[in-house]
Amino acid sequence: MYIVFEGIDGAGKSTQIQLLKEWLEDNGLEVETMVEPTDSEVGKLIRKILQRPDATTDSVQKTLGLLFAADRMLIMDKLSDDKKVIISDRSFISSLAYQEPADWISVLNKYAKKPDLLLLLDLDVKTSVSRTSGEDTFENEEFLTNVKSNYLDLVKDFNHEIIDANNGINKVSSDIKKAVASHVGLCRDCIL
Ligand SMILES: Nc1ncnc2c1ncn2[C@@H]1O[C@H](COP(=O)(O)OP(=O)(O)OP(=O)(O)O)[C@@H](O)[C@H]1O
Ligand SMILES: Cc1cn([C@H]2C[C@H](O)[C@@H](COP(=O)(O)O)O2)c(=O)[nH]c1=O
Repeated sequence: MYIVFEGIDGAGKSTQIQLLKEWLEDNGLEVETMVEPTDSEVGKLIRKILQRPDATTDSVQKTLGLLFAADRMLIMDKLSDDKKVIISDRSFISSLAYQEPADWISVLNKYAKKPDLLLLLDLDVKTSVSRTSGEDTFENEEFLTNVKSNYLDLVKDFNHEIIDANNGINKVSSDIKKAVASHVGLCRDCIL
């Protein structure tokens, strides 16, 4: 089972992945978490580029599209372990939302694994910016407004749930557990 968390910066992905992992493990399931970009040499280069003032320009965005695709290919084999629940903080769907043009990004990620379940944490853009450090050039209202719009368009192509990430942590966690329960054989109605 490959579950992917997506959403704009500061949406609560890391927070919610940890809560979901604990809940699934408490219910006897084996869980492994992944994150993109990874901590590989490619991932480290990506994080440097994300802080460049020209990160949102067409040429740098095309470079990032290539680097993100290469970075995720390094972990592709790990995503297909059917004996456990793989929960990833981001995926190639982030590339479709953050980088453009989508047709080229789709070609670059032709061999990327598609999630069994995509959870989009949908957050107000102003709240997103208020929660982030501003170190990454992407972390601005204009850019993230477009990313949010892209996400809401492209999730329709996947088995997905849209989670209102503007709620408190516990409410968001409860909504996520209810969305996941039936996919992993757990009782949805048992969740408060
Ligand atoms: N539902 C929530 N309500 C209020 N604050 C939250 C909520 N969820 C997360 N936060 C806070 O928002 C910040 C970002 O959370 P988190 O790191 O989980 O988001 P993220 O989506 O992983 O961010 P990024 O994509 O930038 O890595 C943290 O300070 C976290 O404590
Ligand atoms: C996988 C991926 C990520 N990004 C962007 C999204 C964020 O602004 C940064 C770093 O991610 P984090 O969750 O804040 O650690 O990278 C992207 O533009 N394209 C991608 O494919």
